[in-house]
Amino acid sequence: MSGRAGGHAGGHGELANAGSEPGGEEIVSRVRVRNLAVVLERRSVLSGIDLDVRDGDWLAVIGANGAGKSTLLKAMAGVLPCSGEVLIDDAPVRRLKPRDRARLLAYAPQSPALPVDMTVFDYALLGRTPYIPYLGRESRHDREVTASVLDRLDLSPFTARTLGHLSGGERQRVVLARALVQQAPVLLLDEPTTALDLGHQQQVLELVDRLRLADGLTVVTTLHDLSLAGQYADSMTLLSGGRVAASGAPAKVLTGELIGEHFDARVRVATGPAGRPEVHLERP
Ligand SMILES: Nc1ncnc2c1ncn2[C@@H]1O[C@H](COP(=O)(O)OP(=O)(O)OP(=O)(O)O)[C@@H](O)[C@H]1O
Repeated sequence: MSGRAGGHAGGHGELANAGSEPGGEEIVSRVRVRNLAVVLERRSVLSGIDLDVRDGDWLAVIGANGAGKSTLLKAMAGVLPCSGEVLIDDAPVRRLKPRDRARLLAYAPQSPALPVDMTVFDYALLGRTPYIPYLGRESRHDREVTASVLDRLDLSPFTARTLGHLSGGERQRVVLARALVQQAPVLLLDEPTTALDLGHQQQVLELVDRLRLADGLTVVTTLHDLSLAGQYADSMTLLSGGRVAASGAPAKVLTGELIGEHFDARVRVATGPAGRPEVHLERP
């Protein structure tokens, strides 16, 4: 994929808030969440969430079913009302106009409602909306970026197919394609691999990682597969009951004790290549 469109999203530097906060790691954080809380149907679903994601890092949000992972990503994406702050560089996400927000962050929901009669190409092309002038048409560059992302996700044979005629895994890749076509410097992916076979899981995560390294993307994903999370993430946040139960390097968060306590599972944690933790289920 070529560099980001429009030159707005310069990756490192251009929008960075270096020096804007006195001292500490916040200086290099691209995404900051402060005291975030979400109430749904009068029930507190998230509270007191603080997160920092450094520029170019990959944060994996993990936790048991119902812990609040998807809710956190929605709140970070600005599509769910919340209290507290979500800042990208120094910009509060909630106060950005949708077009400006879409140039700064791309969000791929877990299972969005899809327009079944729309073609794969036209749906992915929607990711270019923030770059298309009002009342204007997409440019050749917009179509080239879209075709390139579809190709990298093995979706070229499906470009003319309507979304209603895709398998679950193909649909999931199309949703990811739309987010990547957006070429935003911050990528929020909710369970990007659940419907994918092993090969496509690897393809998708490797592609995201390559884009992260090449273009300096900052990535936040929820992931149920803890070993995969441990292999790709620079840091992890474990949610439990809508609060942060642990956060830090994968080896610090993926311990038998924390997993036993918060997932009610018996596991063995081994040390894999590059010292990254691998989580194996053990029969009780
Ligand atoms: N619209 C809603 N109204 C009320 N409660 C909701 C709503 N959406 C989610 N919840 C509740 O909020 C909690 C967190 O849900 P969320 O989808 O964020 O969990 P999750 O960690 O992503 O779970 P999973 O691993 O099962 O996808 C759950 O208890 C869920 O039932």
